Amino acid sequence: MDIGSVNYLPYEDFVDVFGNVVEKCPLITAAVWSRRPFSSLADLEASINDFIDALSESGKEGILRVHPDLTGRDLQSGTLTRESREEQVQAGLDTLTTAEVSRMARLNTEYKDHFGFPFVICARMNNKATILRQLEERLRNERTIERACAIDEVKKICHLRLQGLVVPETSNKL
Ligand SMILES: NC(=O)NC1=NC(=O)NC1=O
Repeated sequence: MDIGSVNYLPYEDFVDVFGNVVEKCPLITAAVWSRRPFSSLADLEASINDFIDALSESGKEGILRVHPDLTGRDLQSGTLTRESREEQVQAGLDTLTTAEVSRMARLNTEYKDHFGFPFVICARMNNKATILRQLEERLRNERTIERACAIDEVKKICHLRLQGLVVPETSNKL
């Protein structure tokens, strides 16, 4: 689908197609529908990012709180969204050793107890080694810094999900 077709979608179809570009946050998609027509894929992405940036601290933390843990119970129980499962598998998180699974679980719990939201990282731009390293390093961040870092990861996940849904414009300038 190209951006021209996107602009003609009624809001039901727009939310149906783009409702999970921010994990489990179709409200964001439903809200930015009002900002059409989008001049480009980048314009649509900027509208989503602007909506996120305008949220209060608790609003941003709400986005983080609906993210599934990496290799948490959702991956084991198969209750992840399709996008999330594909991303976690692509980063090799379905091939962790027992020791790695328990280390991730321990660090995820420590992180959530400390910040009150789960550790979020763009799995497709990482692998299990860098994810584990980031989890350990970011645990030491000051809260405001870490919230901003996690929201940046949400935007990276959204960017890649959008890339998979909308054909970027080919420059038709000769
Ligand atoms: N807690 C997370 O980081 N979750 C995720 N990262 C991704 O890239 N996809 C997810 O579902």
